[in-house]
Amino acid sequence: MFRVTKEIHFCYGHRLLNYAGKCRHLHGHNGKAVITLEAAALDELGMVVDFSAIKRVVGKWIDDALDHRMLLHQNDPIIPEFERQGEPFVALNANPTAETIARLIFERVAAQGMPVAEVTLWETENSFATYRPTPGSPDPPLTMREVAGR
Ligand SMILES: Nc1nc2c(c(=O)[nH]1)N=C([C@H](O)[C@H](O)COP(=O)(O)OP(=O)(O)OP(=O)(O)O)CN2
Repeated sequence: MFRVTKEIHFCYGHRLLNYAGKCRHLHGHNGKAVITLEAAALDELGMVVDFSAIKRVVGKWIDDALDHRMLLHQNDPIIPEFERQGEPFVALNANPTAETIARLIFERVAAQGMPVAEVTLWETENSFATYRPTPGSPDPPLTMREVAGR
């Protein structure tokens, strides 16, 4: 088995709903997504997937959809104010934790047809979460609504 890993840096804001600590307040992170792809055999170039292709496909999506965005729970009461002010945001049907963001990126990479094994999201220099699906035990659907703002 071969594995390749690409790191993609991006900034995001969020807050956690129903959370007792400081992360219940709006705040931001310089995050890092660590995307690992795997394959039993290499392609004709001797690669799992070209690092450049990962950057082009996944990096572009992260740049367009997540970078400099507020990632919010869809029930976050701040959403009407963001809409009123024309601020862009992303609404998820789950708390925007590092675990959820890792899964969001994993599912996007998988949807692009890439052989993703796992995604780790570094939220701070000291805290990270990793997602990989449990075989035969699907997670409840994770939905994402992007609001572009004006
Ligand atoms: N399992 C999780 N726990 C926490 C998450 C998370 O996404 N998954 N998120 C938060 C906060 O959003 C935020 O990351 C703050 O975390 P915390 O470690 O408390 O923040 P620090 O600034 O103290 O981080 P250091 O890097 O250790 O300085 C909370 N928990």
